[in-house]
Amino acid sequence: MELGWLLWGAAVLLLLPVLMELSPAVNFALRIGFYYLLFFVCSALTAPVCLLVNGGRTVKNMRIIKTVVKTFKYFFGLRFEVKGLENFEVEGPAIIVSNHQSILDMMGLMEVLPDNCVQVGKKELMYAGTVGLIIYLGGVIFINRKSTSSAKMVMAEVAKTMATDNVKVWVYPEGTRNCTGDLLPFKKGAFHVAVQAQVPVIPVVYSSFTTFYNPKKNLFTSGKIKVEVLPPIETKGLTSDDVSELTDRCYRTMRATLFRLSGRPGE
Ligand SMILES: CCCCCCCC/C=C\CCCCCCCC(=O)SCCNC(=O)CCNC(=O)[C@H](O)C(C)(C)COP(=O)(O)OP(=O)(O)OC[C@H]1O[C@@H](n2cnc3c(N)ncnc32)[C@H](O)[C@@H]1OP(=O)(O)O
Ligand SMILES: CCCCCCCC/C=C\CCCCCCCC(=O)OC[C@@H](O)COP(=O)(O)O
Repeated sequence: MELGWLLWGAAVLLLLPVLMELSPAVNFALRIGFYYLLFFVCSALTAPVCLLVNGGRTVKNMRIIKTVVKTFKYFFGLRFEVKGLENFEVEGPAIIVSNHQSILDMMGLMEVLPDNCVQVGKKELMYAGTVGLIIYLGGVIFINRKSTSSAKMVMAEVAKTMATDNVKVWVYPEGTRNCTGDLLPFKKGAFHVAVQAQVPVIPVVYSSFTTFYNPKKNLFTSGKIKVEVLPPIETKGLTSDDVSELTDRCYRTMRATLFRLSGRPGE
């Protein structure tokens, strides 16, 4: 019996490199599958720690989550080159906005996440198994993208409480993942919240993943991701009439930075 298992194990070990060589699809599936498995298992192991240490749903759990997720990059040969972290050092709350390319963004998010910062996420994530539990414990704000009115209500609540809770709120204004190397048009919710709460908007840009990650081409290799935290954009004195201009200004700045970081000629 043991001999059988031994032979089977040796065969898999010998075959794996061949399989991975032969088929990018296998390589991609193995790496992404391992990423999901890491999320799933680490969430299950970290949730009890969060409950023990912090007792329940609190942004303080993000410190624990961040410590764990920051180790994931080593499994995938990913490196981050970060600039501008000092721009997070604003007095009090702020709205942070960044581009969103893939579920790999969670590593980039945790690489630079400032203290006391929660994220806005689609409510479907609450049901993502153990990951749903851990992000709930971390204080993630869930919105229903399909119902603008309910999403607006949640965001209005955020604008009210972020000052008293002294939390920063991280929003992906594209509203969905987009791995094209460009930016989708920005949703305005993050900017309405910033103006309602009269807090600065801090743009964060991640260079394009297209050189090492493209699900359509089964590409997922190691790579370097440049991250730049841009200077805060003040909203003091702005009103909801200024939101469109604020959104456009932020979009243009982030798009120019994305092209610069990704070595793509600006348009
Ligand atoms: C331990 C190890 C384990 C590992 C596991 C741990 C993992 C890591 C841990 C933890 C991190 C987890 C993090 C998860 C992250 C997930 C990310 C996502 O899920 S991205 C999808 C959700 N995000 C969004 O959708 C963006 C925010 N969206 C918005 O802000 C939208 O604006 C929204 C939903 C509020 C409305 O969207 P609309 O599609 O209706 O489009 P619009 O153009 O923005 O709004 C329509 C009209 O409503 C007004 N409006 C929008 N928001 C408003 C507001 N708040 N107040 C007043 N008016 C508003 C606008 O001005 C516009 O009106 P006019 O065109 O100007 O006339
Ligand atoms: C043996 C493996 C078992 C797996 C069982 C399932 C347990 C769930 C495991 C991993 C879930 C990973 C989700 C982590 C959070 C990812 C955040 C994210 O990037 O979500 C996408 C969202 O921004 C936008 O969604 P769309 O682009 O609009 O769509």
